[in-house]
Amino acid sequence: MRDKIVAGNWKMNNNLPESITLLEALKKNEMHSEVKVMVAPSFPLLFPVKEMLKVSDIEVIAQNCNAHKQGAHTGEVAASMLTSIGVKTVIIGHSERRHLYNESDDLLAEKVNTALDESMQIIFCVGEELEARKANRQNETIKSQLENSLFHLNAEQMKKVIIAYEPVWAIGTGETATPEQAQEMHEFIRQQITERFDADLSENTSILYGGSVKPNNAKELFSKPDVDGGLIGGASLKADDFSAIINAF
Ligand SMILES: O=C[C@H](O)COP(=O)(O)O
Repeated sequence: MRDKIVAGNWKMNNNLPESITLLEALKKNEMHSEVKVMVAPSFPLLFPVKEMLKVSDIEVIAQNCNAHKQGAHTGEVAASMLTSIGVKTVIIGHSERRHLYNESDDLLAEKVNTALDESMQIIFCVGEELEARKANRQNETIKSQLENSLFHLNAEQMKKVIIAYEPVWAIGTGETATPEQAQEMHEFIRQQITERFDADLSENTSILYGGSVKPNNAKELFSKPDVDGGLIGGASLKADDFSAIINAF
């Protein structure tokens, strides 16, 4: 049985006082006990947020890591630094990293390797831009993202990977993929994993949907058989909205 996961990606939001306020509010809310909940603050907040969530079941995860193990990379953060403070999961390949910071499939494959060398779990993001969707090229886009950055892994390594399908046209735009579109893409992704690895691994891989998930659309999205949860941006910044999404399962 694969995990149900709701992960809040705070992106470059929430300073320390804002994080404290959000977490205080979040801790007061009831949350679905069968859902794994994660939050991804920015790097300087990882440690304090972990401290604040010490007695809760919420996992604190990182938004990114560098492809190199260590060295002269001013301003960058190594996977081993994350694990040294107890962060065990990292998001790799978010569309904002791909598009705003020109992260290529090859670089993302290197980051995946480095994170796995540190025994980290990875939330690997894939997603097509609007242009590709309009030209009905969403499947080939996702297939090449998977092939170029993930399918060099062996099955043991792939077990550490969670996929997040995030159509770029739905991120922060208020425009969500319909539950049917999400299901279709998640099914396609699962099928690719089956073909490359096997049905067992594919059935056990959680595939999250991301892109304008809100309390009013989460239930329908999560009701689809291949949608195992969400990677939530904007709505994860409000405790009640984030809790409502977690409880939409
Ligand atoms: O990582 C989260 C996604 O980019 C979705 O962001 P959003 O919920 O603000 O659309």
